[in-house]
Amino acid sequence: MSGPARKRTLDTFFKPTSKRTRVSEDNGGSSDLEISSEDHKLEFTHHSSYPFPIPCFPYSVSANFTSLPCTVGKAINDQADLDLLYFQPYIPKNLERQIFEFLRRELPFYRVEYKIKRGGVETQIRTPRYTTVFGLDETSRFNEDGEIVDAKTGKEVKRDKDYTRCSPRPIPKCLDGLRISTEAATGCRFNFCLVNYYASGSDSISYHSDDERFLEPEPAIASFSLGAKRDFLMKHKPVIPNGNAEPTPETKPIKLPLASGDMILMRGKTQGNWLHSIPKRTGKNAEDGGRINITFRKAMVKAGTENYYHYNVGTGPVYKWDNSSREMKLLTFDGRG
Ligand SMILES: O=C(O)CCC(=O)C(=O)O
Ligand SMILES: [Fe+2]
Repeated sequence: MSGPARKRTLDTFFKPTSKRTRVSEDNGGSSDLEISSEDHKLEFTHHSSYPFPIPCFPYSVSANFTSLPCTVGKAINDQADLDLLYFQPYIPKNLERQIFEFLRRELPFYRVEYKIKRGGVETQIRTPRYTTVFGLDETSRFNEDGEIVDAKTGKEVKRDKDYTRCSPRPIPKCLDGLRISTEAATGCRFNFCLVNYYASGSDSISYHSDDERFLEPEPAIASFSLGAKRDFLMKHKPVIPNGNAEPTPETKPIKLPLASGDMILMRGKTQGNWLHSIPKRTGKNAEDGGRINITFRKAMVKAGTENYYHYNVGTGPVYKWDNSSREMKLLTFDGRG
């Protein structure tokens, strides 16, 4: 379903019949202005790796990006190895709702399954949420034609040699605006954008840390919340007593009820020493209308690109939001779900 030949077919199907004028090209995803019969102006990001073109925000939304964040970030660093910057919120009321509904409606999502081997036993894991990912590690970039080239030399990178297991996707304009704003607000650089959609309280992410070996040593990760409020839990990793080293001071777990528009930057020693999770919600809290999480990260090497696509796009079918049934629908070849 996600092979390049298949995508081209879908892309062709989705190509609008309206008049198209090229207006800009950046970040490897070409951007066209499409004028519909009603003379509504819609811009899209196109790329051969996308299952369908991804629209840009209407001007009424994107014009607000220059005034973000709408509050000052508050440092939370009162415990050992903890370094957070909490924007409560980063995106103001109403704008967060428009962004949530737009991204849920317009992005391709996946329900990734993969195998893990523990103690010689292979287990099939089903990711308990919808995921999608865009970006390319520091060794490469997309040129203006959307091709992957070496970041230093600008020479074409051979996909069959260097990115054998994935088709990297440029960050579409609708997410790139937020990435640029986040870089300005935090002083950090990001080349990857991961998106989670938690359709209900049954979707979750278990305790983990994002200190993957393909990131920088003390990675900064910016994490946005949109839609339903969900608890973000953090706890210190178990401390292994080390003979003559100073004992780590006692720490207590943290619960942040992340609301729509909030952003939390995790930086410094946080990923190396703390775990985080979004637990399931049950009972009357389960049908919460859905939540989107966006994280921006910086992958340094090609293995990072391969890893992120493997776990967030995978090889399964594409899902797209269906506004009439108000749920994610499997996308079939004609795009009608
Ligand atoms: O949904 C969230 O707030 C957390 C997501 C997360 O931890 C991750 O994608 O690594
Ligand atoms: Fe995480």
